[in-house]
Amino acid sequence: MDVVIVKNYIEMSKHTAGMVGDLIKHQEKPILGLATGGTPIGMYQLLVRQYREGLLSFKHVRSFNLDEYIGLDPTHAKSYHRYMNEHLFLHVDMPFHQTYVPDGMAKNLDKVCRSYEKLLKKIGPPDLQILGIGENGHIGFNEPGSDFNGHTHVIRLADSTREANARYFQSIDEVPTHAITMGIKSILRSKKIVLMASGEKKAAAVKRLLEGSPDEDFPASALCRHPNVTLVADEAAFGQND
Ligand SMILES: N[C@@H]1[C@@H](O)[C@H](O)[C@@H](COP(=O)(O)O)O[C@@H]1O
Repeated sequence: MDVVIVKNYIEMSKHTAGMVGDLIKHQEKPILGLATGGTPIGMYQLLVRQYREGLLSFKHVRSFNLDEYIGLDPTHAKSYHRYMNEHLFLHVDMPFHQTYVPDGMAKNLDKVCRSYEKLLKKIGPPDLQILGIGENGHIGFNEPGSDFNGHTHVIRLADSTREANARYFQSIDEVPTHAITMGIKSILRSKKIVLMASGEKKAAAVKRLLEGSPDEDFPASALCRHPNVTLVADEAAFGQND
């Protein structure tokens, strides 16, 4: 795993936006794997800025999002559909039909998972997968104990994840209990993976990731099995706080 240590959140955002921008500029029909959460917001802002400045076009980009909460309508303020619209899709020239986010409102969720996996195989895999990391080591919403051979599936969110994500909702009671997530195997099919981490809350997870060998109790450790992973962490996430 390549490790890039940067000063702070802004530098992490710049570095990863640079990697995404390079791919978009140099590849004819790039496929991106996209993440949500607080971590990639700055990166999306920089990509939108580059688009506005005429430096980047998303016309030929296709994207797959990692996950979506079950039971949140795409217009719900905290759904990942809405997040993606607000932070990227509505601000760039990426045709909406080229963006894929799992449907957490579907009646038949198993069918949604199967179709998403099929689509990923047909169109994908992503040339570049962006990942954040949960404090408990989750990637996407693959919680501790998730099968490293897992495909897109429904998952019950760990209490620790619901507690951590409660900061984005009015209260923990509003945080959905379940989500659809690309599985670890689906994620590992990506050609290149960039894991972003910022802030001291992520330091323990980053430390374990760098020390560890693959262990299903710590989902991010599956990344050790991928030949092309770059961790972009700021000093706080790397445990270098002064
Ligand atoms: N499902 C998302 C992940 O894709 C994200 O990487 C992680 C960290 O979130 P944050 O960046 O807000 O710390 O948890 C969320 O629950």
